[in-house]
Amino acid sequence: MSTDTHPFQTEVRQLLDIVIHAFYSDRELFIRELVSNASDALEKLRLKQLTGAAVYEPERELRISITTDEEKNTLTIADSGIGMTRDEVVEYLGTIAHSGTKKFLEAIKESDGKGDLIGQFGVGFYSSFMAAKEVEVITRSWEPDAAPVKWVSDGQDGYTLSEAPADTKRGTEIIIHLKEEDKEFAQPYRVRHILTRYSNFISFPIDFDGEHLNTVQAIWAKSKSDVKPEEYDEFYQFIAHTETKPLSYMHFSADAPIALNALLFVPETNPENTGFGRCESNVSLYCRRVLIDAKPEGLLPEWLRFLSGVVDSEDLPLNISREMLQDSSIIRKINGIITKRFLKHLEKIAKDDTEKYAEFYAQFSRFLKEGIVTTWEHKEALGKLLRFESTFTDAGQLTSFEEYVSRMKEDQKAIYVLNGPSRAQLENSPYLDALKARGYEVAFLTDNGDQFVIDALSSFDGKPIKAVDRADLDLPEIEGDKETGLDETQSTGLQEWLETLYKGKFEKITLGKRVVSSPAIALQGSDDMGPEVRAYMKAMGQEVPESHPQLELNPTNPLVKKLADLRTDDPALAELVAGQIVNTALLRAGMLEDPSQLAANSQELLEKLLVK
Ligand SMILES: Nc1ncnc2c1ncn2[C@@H]1O[C@H](COP(=O)(O)OP(=O)(O)OP(=O)(O)O)[C@@H](O)[C@H]1O
Repeated sequence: MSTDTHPFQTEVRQLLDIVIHAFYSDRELFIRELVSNASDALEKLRLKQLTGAAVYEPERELRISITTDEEKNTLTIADSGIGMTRDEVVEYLGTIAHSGTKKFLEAIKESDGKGDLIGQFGVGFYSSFMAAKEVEVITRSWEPDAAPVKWVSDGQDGYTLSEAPADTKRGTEIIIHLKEEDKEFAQPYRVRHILTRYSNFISFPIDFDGEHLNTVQAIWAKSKSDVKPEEYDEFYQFIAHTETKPLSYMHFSADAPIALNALLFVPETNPENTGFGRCESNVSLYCRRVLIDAKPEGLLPEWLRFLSGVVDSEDLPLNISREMLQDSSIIRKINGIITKRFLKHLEKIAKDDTEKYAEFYAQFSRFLKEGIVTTWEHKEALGKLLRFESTFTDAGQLTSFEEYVSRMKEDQKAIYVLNGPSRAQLENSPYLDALKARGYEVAFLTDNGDQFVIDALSSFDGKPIKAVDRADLDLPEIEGDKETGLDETQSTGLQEWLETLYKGKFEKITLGKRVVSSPAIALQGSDDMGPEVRAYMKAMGQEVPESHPQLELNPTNPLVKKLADLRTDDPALAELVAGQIVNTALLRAGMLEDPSQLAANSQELLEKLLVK
C-alpha cells in the first residue's frame, strides 16, 4: 500500500497555524462543525438515492455514529454519507474551498484578535485541529467503483494519502487524536453534553457510544400535516423542560423573503406570575437543524419573551457569531416576519375560539399592552387584540375595539374609555352620565397601566380614543342641555364666587351640560397628566407637577341650586357645602391629593348644621 505525502496549499497552512496556536475558548464548536459536515454528507447521499443514482451499499442505513475512547484519547465521528473519492479528498481537505474560510483569512490579515475571528467565521473541518494533534480521515465515496482512501495530518505542513482497507464502508470516518490538554473531548459526559446542545435536531440518527441520542425530531422542519398534535405537546415539553401542555402553538414556514421554519409555543400560564420576575425568551435560532444561538438577541421583540420555540433559517451562515447576529439585518427581518405572523395567529384564535383567546388574554394581555407602549410598529394589530368590559357588556364579558366601533352611534366621533380600579367602581362614576345620556358606549379599563396603553394607542381604526374624565370631550348637544335650572345672574354669580373661593386651584370652573346625576365633577385639565401617570411618577420618586383640573358644576342638581342661594344667604355654610361638593368630585376623579381635607370639611359641616 503506497503512501503519498502532499503539502497543504499555502492558505491552508496559514489557516492551520492560526487554528492551532490561537487561544479560543469555544473549542467545543469543532464537534458541531464535524457533525454538521456528517449530516450534509448524509443529506447529499439521500439526494443521490432520490434521484435514482446507483450508490455503493444502497442498504446501508443513513446515520452518524460517534464514539469516545478515553484510553486512546480519541474522538471518532463517522457517517454513512456520500464519502469522498481520492480526488475529492485532495480538493476538499487540502485547499480552501468554502467562502467563510476565505473571508476568515482576509479578516485575519487585518486583525490581531485571532481567537475571536475563529468564532466569527467558523473554519469547518479544519477547526478539528484546535483540539487534535492528528486527524485521520477514512472515507469511501458513494460511487460504486471508487477506492477507499485514508488521509492523515498533524495540521503542520501537509498530509499523507494512502489506500484504506478494502472493507471500508461507504461514508466518512474522522478520528481525532486529541492533544493532552484537550482530553475532555474524549470524556463521554462532556461530548454527550455538546452533542445534545448543538446537534440534537440533526435529521439523521446520532449514535453516541452505542446510545441513540437525538430521539426528539426537528418537527419544525416537517410539514404541518405530518405532525400530530401530541408530537407538538411532546416537543414543547422537551424544549421548555416542563410537564404542562402549551396553551397554543404556531407552526409556519416561509420561502420569501427569507427561508424560514418557525415553531412557537405559548405556555399554559404566564411565567412572570410565578414571582421570579422577568422571564427570558426561550426561542433558539437554528440553521438547518443545527443550533446557532440558544438565546439570540433581537430575534423577537421583548414583549414576546414569554414564547418558547425554534426558528430555523437556512439563509443564516452556520458560523455566524453572536456579535454579528446582533446587528445583522437578517435577524431584524426575521423578527418582523415572525412578529407579524404571531399577531395573525392570535387574531385567528380570537376569531375562531373566543374561549381559548380569553384564557390567553387572562394570562398574557400585559405583554400585548407592553408591546403597544414600547414599540410603534405593530400598534394597530395589537390594538385589535385588546379586550375589555364596557357599559354595553355584562359583567365578566369582554369586547374588542372592533366590536365597539361597529356599535358606535352615527354622530359619535370618538371611542370613549374610563380608567379605574374595577368595573363596580366605574359603573357608578358620574363621568358616565353624559355618555349614557347620548347612548354612547364607554370601555372600562381596569388594569394597572391601562392609561399608558391608551395614551400610546391614541386611536383605533382612525377614531380617537378619549378618556371621559378629561376636559376635551366635545360632545354633541342633546335635548335637556339647555335646561340649567339657574338663571343667568345666578349662574354667573355662583361661578364667580367659586372662582374666587378656589383661586388658582382649577384651570376652569364651568356650569356644564355633561353631569346628569351628581352636583359636580372634576375633569383632568387639558395639560394635566392622568392620575395613574401621576401615581406612577410619584412611586418612581419623581417630582410631579401640580395639577389644574377643571370643575364642572351641574346647574340642574338641587344641591347646586341651593348653593346658588346660600352663597348670599349664609356664606359660611355655603363655603362648607361647596367644599363638600368640590372635594367629593376630586375624590371620585382620583385627584384629591389630601383626603383629610374632605374629612375636616365634613366634620365642620355636620357640626354647623347639627350642633350649633
Ligand atoms: N463527513 C464528510 N463527508 C463527505 N464530505 C465531507 C465531509 N466532511 C467534509 N467534507 C467535504 O469537505 C468539504 C470542506 O469541508 P469544510 O467543513 O471545511 O467546509 P464546508 O462544509 O464546505 O463549509 P461549512 O463547514 O461552512 O458548511 C465539504 O464541503 C465536503 O465536500
